[in-house]
Parts: sequence; C-alpha cells; structure tokens
Amino acid sequence: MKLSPDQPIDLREVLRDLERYRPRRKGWHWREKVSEHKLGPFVFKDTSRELTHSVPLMAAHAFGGIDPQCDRTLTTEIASGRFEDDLRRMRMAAWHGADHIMVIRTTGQSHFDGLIEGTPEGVGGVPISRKQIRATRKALDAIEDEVGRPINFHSYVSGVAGPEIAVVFAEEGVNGCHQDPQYNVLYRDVNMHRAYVDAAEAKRILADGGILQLDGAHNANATAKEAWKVTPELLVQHAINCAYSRAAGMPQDLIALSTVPPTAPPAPKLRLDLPYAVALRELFRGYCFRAQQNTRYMESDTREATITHVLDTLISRLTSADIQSTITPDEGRNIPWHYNNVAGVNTARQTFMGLDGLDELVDLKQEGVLREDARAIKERAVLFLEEILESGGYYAAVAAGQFVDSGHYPERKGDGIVRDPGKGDGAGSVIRREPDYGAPVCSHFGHNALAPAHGKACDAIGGCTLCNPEKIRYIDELDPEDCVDRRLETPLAERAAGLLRPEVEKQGDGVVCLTVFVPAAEAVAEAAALEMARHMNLKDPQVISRRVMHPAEGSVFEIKGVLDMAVDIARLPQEARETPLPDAEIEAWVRPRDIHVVAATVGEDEHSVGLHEILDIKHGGIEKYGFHCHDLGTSVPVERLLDAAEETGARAVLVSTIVTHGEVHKGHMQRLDALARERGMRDRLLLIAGGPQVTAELAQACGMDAGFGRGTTGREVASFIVRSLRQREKE
Ligand SMILES: Cc1ncc(COP(=O)(O)O)c(/C=N/CC[C@H](N)C(=O)O)c1O
Repeated sequence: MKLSPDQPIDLREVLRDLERYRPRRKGWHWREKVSEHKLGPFVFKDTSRELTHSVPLMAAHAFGGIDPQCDRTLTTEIASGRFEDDLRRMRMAAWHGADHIMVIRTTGQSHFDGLIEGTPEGVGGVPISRKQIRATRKALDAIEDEVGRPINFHSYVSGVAGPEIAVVFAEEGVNGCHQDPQYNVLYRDVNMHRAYVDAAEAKRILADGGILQLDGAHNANATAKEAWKVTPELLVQHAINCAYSRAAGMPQDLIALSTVPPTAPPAPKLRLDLPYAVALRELFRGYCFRAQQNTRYMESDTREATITHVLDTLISRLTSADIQSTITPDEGRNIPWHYNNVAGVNTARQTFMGLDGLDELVDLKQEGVLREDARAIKERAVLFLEEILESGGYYAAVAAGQFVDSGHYPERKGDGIVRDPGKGDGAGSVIRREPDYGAPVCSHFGHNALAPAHGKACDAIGGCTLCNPEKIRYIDELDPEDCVDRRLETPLAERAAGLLRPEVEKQGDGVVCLTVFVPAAEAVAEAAALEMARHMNLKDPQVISRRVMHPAEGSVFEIKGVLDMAVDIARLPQEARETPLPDAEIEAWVRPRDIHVVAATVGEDEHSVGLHEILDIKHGGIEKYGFHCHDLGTSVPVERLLDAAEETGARAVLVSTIVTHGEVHKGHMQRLDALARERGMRDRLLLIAGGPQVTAELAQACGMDAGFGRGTTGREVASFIVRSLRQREKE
C-alpha cells in the first residue's frame, strides 16, 4: 500500500486482504543518530536522520525550511473508540515527527479473559483485536514509507488475558507494549498470583518477539495525592518490575522504565522533580528510559499544560530519555482531539530542537541540594524495599496496603491500595502445571514438555504460530453491525460526495471549538458565552475551559459545540492560486531586462522580517532572479516610496502592511494607489501588498494589483511580476 502526500489515506485499501497481511519486521526501531548535523545555517548536535516528508515547525520558513529531527523517539498516545479514525491522526503525528504510536485499549479490556476479534467500537480506547492490529500496522507501514522513518506500534499487555495478548502482539509485529504486573494488581484488581504468573509468561513472549517493554510506574504518579511524595515508591515499583522482567528472561535493552516528573507549577517543579530524575538514572543505569509528561496536575487549559510539558521535556534533556512520550494538552478535559496529538508532539520536538547542544552549555551540579535530595530519595526507596522483605514479601506488602500510600515514605498515611492475595479477578485460577504440560507456542516461561533438549518446542506440533505464521487463525468480523465497515459507510459516502464536516475526534462528528471573551463577572460571563454559541448555530454547546482574566472585568471560555452542516466542495469559490513559474524561466526573463523594484514596510510599522524574506537572496527572495531591489526600510511614508520609484525607474512597488489595527493596512494601500494616480505613475507601476492578514481580494479592493498573505514565497511574487509585465509588453 502506497500513500500519496496529496491524497487522504484510503481506509478501504487498508482493510483489504488483512487475512493475508504479514508484518514487515519485528522488534523495536531506534532512530538513526546523526552527529555534527549540518542543516540550513546551523550544525546540530543531538539529531537523527531527517524525514522525506514532514510538516516543519511553524518558524522553519525563517531558516530555509529546515526540519531537524531530535535524537529521541517521540511518542503520541491515541485514545478514541474508532481505530479507523486513529489511522489519519497517526499519519498527521508522523508528519510532525512522532515515531512511536501508542493506542489505548477500550475500557475494561484487562478484565476480558480472552481475545477480542473483529473491529467493534470501543470506549475511551479501541478494542485491541488481531484485525485492528493488522489494519493499523499495515497503515503504519505505508505511513513510515511516506515519512521515511520506521514507526513503532505500541499497545498494552495487561489483565487476565495478558499472555494471549502478548502472543498476538508477537505474531502481528507489535513493536512495544506496557507490561507490569503491579498495574494489574494495584489498578485493575487482578489477583496477584494470576498477575505474576501471567506476567512471567508474557515477558518471555515479549523477549522472544523483541518487543520493547514499558513498566507501569507512571500510574502511581497519576494516582498520588501529593505526587512529589511518591518518588521513593516509584523507584521501588521500577525495581520490582525490572527484577521480575530480568528473572523472566527479558534482556535489559528491552526493559524501559516509564518515568514522569511528578509535579507541575505553581509547585517548584525542577527543584522537586530533577533530583528524582537524577536518582532514577543513577540507580537504573543500563536500562532504557521512557520519559512521559505529567498528567497528574493537568487542568483544562491547553496552554498551561503545554508549559508543564515543556518543563518535563527539559528534565528529559537535562538527564536522559531514550523515548520522549507526549501527552496531548487537552487530555485534562476530553478524549484527545487529533490536532492535540500533533500539538503534543510539537511541544516535544520544538523543545528538543531549542535545547540542541545543551550538554555543551550546562552541567548538573555535582554537590549541593540536587545530589543530597537524589540520595535521600534512593535511601527512602531502599528502606521501602527492606520493609517489604521484613513484612513477608511483596504479596504481604500489597495486602498491608503499603503501595500508593500518600505518605512520604517512611511516613505513612494508611491510605494505600489494599489487595487480598486470595481475591481479585482470576483468583483461584492458578493451577500447578502437569509434568507433561506442552505450551502452545515456543516462547514459554518454565518447563515445556514439548521442548526437546534442543531446537524448537514446536517441532513436535509442526510449528507454532510464532515460528509458522501460516498456522495463525485470522477471524475477520463477528458482529455485522458493530464493525468498521458499518462505521465507515456515512463518512466515506460524504467524502465521495465532496461533503466536508468539521471534526475533532471522529470523522464527521461536526464538533468545533470557539474561544470567546465576555466582559462580565464569571457566572454571568459563562451563561452569556453559551448563549452566544447558540446564536452561532452550535448544537449542545459546552464550556470545556474557562480562565478568569479578572473577577469583574471578564473571563475567556473555550466552548465546543456541533456545527450540524456539511460544506459541498463543488460549491466553494475556487481561488485560482497560480502555479509559480519555474525559477529558470523567471530568471531568464528578468535578468536581461534590468528591472528595479522599490519596497518598504509602510505606516508606523517596524516589522520587516516578512519583506526581507520576499526580497533577500539568502531567503530565496526575488533578488536571486536578477531584480534590483531598493529596500527603503520600515515605517516609510508612501510618498517616499513613489519618490524612489521615480528616481530608479522602478516597475513595481512592494509594500509590507503588518499592523491591521483600525484597518490601517487598508488605508496605506488606498493611499498608495491614489497618490500613484495623482502623479501619473499608476499605469507603469505594479503595486503589490503583503502581510499576514493580506489577501488577494483585499489588496485588489484597495487598489493594488496583487496581495500576498502568510507563507508567500519570493518565487510567487516574482512569478506575478513577470506574468504581469510580460502581459503589458504584449499590449
Ligand atoms: C502498565 C500498564 N499496563 C496496561 C495499561 C492499559 O491497561 P487497560 O487496557 O486495562 O487500560 C496501562 C495503561 N496506561 C496508559 C498509558 C499511559 N498514559 C502512559 O503514557 O504510559 C499501563 O500503564
């Protein structure tokens, strides 16, 4: 399957022939690092190979369009209910630099003592099934070819069907997963004997499949009352899962510790979180580190969440992180919207690129409070482990509620999670294996009667599904209604009919989000804001974020609502955006003609960056075609522009109009046109306006010959001048 950058992903093609789909590789892929990486005007220190297709950061155009890729894996975590919608957001995230895609499972899948088949819709996540995995991996194959970098597909091995899920992941080429029995026991109330027996089995399968494992310590961050006090327990949880994983046969390089800086401003974040991050790296040297961003203190304000996540990423950079996972800035208020997955990825990549080469600039102090606090956290963790031993071991410690207690260990508040070793999901389901027990697949923890002294355990059964994929039983759909084909009917029919609906989460959901400030006390302002949304024809308007600017002066709200209409593409005014002429053609026409242009930023305006990009040869400006550019600078009266045009015999006047307050940009254009006419110069001059709020229509309505907005290139402006002067030569 091949994707074309100018076409949406074809979901029907993704779903075709899945019964024959086989993953192209197994195991985890790390980025290919590039040192001393020359890109545009810079030499980068902490980067990996660039992508063949991507969306650079917004400011990249100021640096020749470069899109450097950091040297760490970037994760985006997707939660929805329809995997078919997730494929599009995976593609968007990959174009913005994500190469690790994590897909949350439908709520409660941990309690399914079996596999889910087909493609039912999920709640909060997608039902992880063989068909969904194949469709997703097949789409990711095409997406990684499109961006030019392998993408790791990730899900979760937990719950009472853990070993079965692990086998499916190994069979289907899943690249990473969470596996931590402590998660089952503490957060899913799975019987602890079942959880640990299953975990040993699952870990063996992951190890043989080369699947990178993340542990579940981050869950303690999310559930702790005062998160800065949970750090000793985090080290303990990491230690338990690392030790158990090694005992089950996992190599160290497949064991990643999932670590979250515990706090957020207004807490003194780095003073609390950095010692913990340092202690963790020192204690677990040699393991992989998967840094996640903070969710414990997320509110509904995406801007505030983003700043906390920048600080989390700074901590990753100051210590180390093999994988930087990202949290969408809206996770605190709703199931992540796809453009917030992308926003989360951009937070990490923008921060890392801004911190490139940091090691050459700063070092962490080797003495003082940083080291003292790091040591203290380790000492508390060692005491915690010793207490577990003294109290009769791990199961007894869990039964005594020693975990996720909100005290700062060894202080205890007595509010830890208590689990009875004889109870929980799957209690009583662990039975001793018979001596002649034969495992269904080769990867098996413990005695396997089918395993001859050498060779594969499955020889005796003609090959297991891990060694012989032909033996995999692919079950397509079990429910003719609750399946992806049914769900796709309407969105694909509307797309085929050229109908477009706004969306945030699911294709066709019609949801839009507006920001509105109301100058009144909060309670009144909120009611007024909702009324305004109703007047904008939004159905079911809901405030999803509110920020008080001042108790009496007013508040700003983000309101989501459904815009229940579809735009028919066929009926849209088709803006003819001319294709720019080839560079060679422009230069061949311009250079022999000795053409002068005058340019300036007009009015009381000092912003000249945009104009320089259009003019200067080093930004790909029109100088490179042979135009003689006379840049008069900033805050230039239009009279002086026309004087210069007269002195130089210029054929074009380029004005940059940034400030639009009070519509002054329109006034400048109108005045330039009127004055040129007064002086009898209008017919021989091309008047061209540019600026972030300028459009072709607006400029022409103000008497200009052309108008160019944000993102315009010198080539587009040069093409317009050549086409216009060529036309005038013919007349
Ligand atoms: C160790 C472990 N096992 C299983 C599951 C999933 O288990 P259910 O399918 O029962 O929800 C999780 C979930 N964590 C969410 C990811 C987090 N937002 C992250 O960034 O890591 C988990 O942490």
